[in-house]
Amino acid sequence: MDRDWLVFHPSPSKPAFRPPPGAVDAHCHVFGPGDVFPYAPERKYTPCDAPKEKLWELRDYLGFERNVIVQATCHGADNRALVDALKASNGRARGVATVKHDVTDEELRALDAAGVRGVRFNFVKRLVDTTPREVLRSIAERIQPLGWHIVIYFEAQELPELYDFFTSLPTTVVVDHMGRPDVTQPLDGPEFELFIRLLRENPNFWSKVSCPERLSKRGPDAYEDVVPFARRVVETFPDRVLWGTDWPHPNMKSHMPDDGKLVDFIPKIAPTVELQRKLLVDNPMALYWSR
Ligand SMILES: O=C(O)/C=C(\CC(=O)C(=O)O)C(=O)O
Repeated sequence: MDRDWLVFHPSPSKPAFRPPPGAVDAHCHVFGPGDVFPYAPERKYTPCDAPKEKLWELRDYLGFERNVIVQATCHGADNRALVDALKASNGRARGVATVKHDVTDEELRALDAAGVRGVRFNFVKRLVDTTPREVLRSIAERIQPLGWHIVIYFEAQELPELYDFFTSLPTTVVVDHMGRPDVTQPLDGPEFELFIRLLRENPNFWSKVSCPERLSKRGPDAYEDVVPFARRVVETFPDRVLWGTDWPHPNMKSHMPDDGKLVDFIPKIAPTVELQRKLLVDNPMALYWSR
């Protein structure tokens, strides 16, 4: 792994908040193990191994029942580690893959059979080289007939430039980590307003209200600066939000979050039992387990 890589928390605290029965951790990753599933040659980082068995352990410990595993860029478009985890999950994990435009129909069908329900388009420059939009559009058209959705990952300052491309996508679109807002800006300032508009004017858009540990400027003991942003999204679009741990927290440099504390963040952003059930059960089940 990279010399400055931070390994996931070895012994997270037991959260005080108990997720409702059937709760889904809808954003997490598996890495390797690298000697079985080698990392992609074009990767921008080399992580620690974070195998499926550790993810299942964490799921049970935190009180979740299911996972959505998102292909991370360190595995490129080689989805073998993801598929291996999905097949070993007894139906308790679904996946979001990365595919290239030359993926065959047979490959897509095999991914679908394994439990993949979407593809991820990553626009974060430190993570990937740019893929031309025509290529992304052709992938979108290929996966649409399968009923899959597209997960997009970008940083808030890129949204004005990407807005029209995003709204032209033909499927349900899920935004990672609320479009990574700068939480030092006002909640009703132009940057976050544009993101709210994206969801308000486009009913096919969903948002993950995840990653306070990446967005907070205050650090591990108080992700409070992220609360108003996440709460606004949850309360305004209660049927189109998802939550995830982001385990094993790739590329965290400031600190490694305690996963138990991340779970205790949930009632702050989804303050009622109904909002919690939608966020953790109804919404991810509708998007990932409808078949
Ligand atoms: O885990 C995340 O969602 C965020 C990542 C990693 C990532 O997206 C990737 O490697 O594909 C990040 O900000 O470094």
